Amino acid sequence: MALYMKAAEILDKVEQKKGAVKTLVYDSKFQNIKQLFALVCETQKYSPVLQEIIENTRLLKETKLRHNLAKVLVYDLLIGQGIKCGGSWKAMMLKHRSRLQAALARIKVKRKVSRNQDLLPPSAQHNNGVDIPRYVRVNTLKTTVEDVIDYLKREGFSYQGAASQLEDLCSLSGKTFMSDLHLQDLLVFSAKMDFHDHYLYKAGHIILQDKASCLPAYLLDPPVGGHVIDACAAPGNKTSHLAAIMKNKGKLFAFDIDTKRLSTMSTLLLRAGVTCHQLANEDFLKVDPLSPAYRDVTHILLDPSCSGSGMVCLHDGSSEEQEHDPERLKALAAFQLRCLNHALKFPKLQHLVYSTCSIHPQENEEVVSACLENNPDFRLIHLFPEWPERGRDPLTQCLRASTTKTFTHGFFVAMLERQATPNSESLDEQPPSISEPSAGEEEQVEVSVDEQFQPPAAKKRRRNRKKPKKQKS
Ligand SMILES: C[S@@+](CC[C@H](N)C(=O)[O-])C[C@H]1O[C@@H](n2cnc3c(N)ncnc32)[C@H](O)[C@@H]1O
Repeated sequence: MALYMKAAEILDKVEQKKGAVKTLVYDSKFQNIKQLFALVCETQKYSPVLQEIIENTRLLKETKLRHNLAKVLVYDLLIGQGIKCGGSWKAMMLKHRSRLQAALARIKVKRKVSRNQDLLPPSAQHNNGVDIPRYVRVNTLKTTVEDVIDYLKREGFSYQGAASQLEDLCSLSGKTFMSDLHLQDLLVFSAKMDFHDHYLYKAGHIILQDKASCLPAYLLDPPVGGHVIDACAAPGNKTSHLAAIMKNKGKLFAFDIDTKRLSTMSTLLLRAGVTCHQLANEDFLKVDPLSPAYRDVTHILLDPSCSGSGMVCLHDGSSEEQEHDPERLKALAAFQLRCLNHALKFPKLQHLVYSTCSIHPQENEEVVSACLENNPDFRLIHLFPEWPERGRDPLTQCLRASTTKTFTHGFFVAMLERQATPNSESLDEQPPSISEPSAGEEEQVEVSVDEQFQPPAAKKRRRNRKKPKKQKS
């Protein structure tokens, strides 16, 4: 019931212009953020149809449900996963099910369509009618790809082997699934598959993460035992991915300025069995690159706040306006550039991955170009040659992702490499940093350790598929 109540509450707040969907969902502290986000977005997408069904069946009068609560329940009953909660609402909705189904059928006949998605207004079809597959990253800190495949097969899923071309990823239906074409720890399911209530998800064995969002950690590929920074880390999917690649060895410094998001992150990392991290509620721009604490940092992942314009289910009117507001884009780009310039000040940094879930060049190629002008010691690495979508000319070393070309959310990734090796002796002479945490400041640093976590007998992570080579530009 909590899911539907929260979703309705967020829809109420969006109508009252109290914030954008994404922010309200993250701020809700709901346990299944992604499940809540998907339900809110989908309900918004189908809102005109749901409204029509509710009016035609006089559902509010008959049930005394609040308007947005009725919408989310009708969405899940007729279009979504089916009502998941038990209790009185389920019984109430089931009582009205045949009337509601008949109302939906009448709307389809009137509009001469057979599929629910054809009822969507063109503005809601960001992904040109292509459903993005459900991507599931296997958390190799807790299990192996083979074990997850076997577990799912025992549950009646049918494994199709590895995809041989990108289009295969969109061919899945029902309980069929396959291994991804590019990322070995990623399994791919039909768009309709929902794992939020699945044991493997609840136990942290699988992470529900879009394929594009797996690229930054995968491409950064920090060494086992290395010192790594995740600069804008919450809610932490990329952090847990980095930890998995590092096999939980070394140091993973994760910063975020937002206390609430950080607390969600702490829970998620605990569930994922991440132990090599140090979580800090800090403004990354105020972290001292010359602090002895970070003297061995060689890899940084920078995934700063962005417009979110690549996320396909942002149908919150206010956020769409915000996404295209030139002033907002300018401010975001300036912030992103400051973060990038700051990150490149860490003296032993070798590789940095910059990513956004934005489709705007202002937040992507333009930020990277400006940064390279400011930092001639760094150059771009030509990423993943076989990846089908490249950064906008001339930054074709970078990657882009989209619903139509890569069957993912819209995304951008760049990787910078230091050209000259820093002189480590001169670093030793650095005076102690004034921003080394004092006793009081240390209290802000929260370190979460999953004491129950027992490392699995991990099998070779990249046994079958070779990692694509990075080519210097
Ligand atoms: C795109 S989200 C990061 C998503 C995260 N990398 C993941 O994969 O789960 C951007 C994050 O940057 C944080 N942020 C914004 N400004 C920041 C700053 N100055 N210092 C640290 N974090 C910041 C936001 O609170 C937000 O959580």
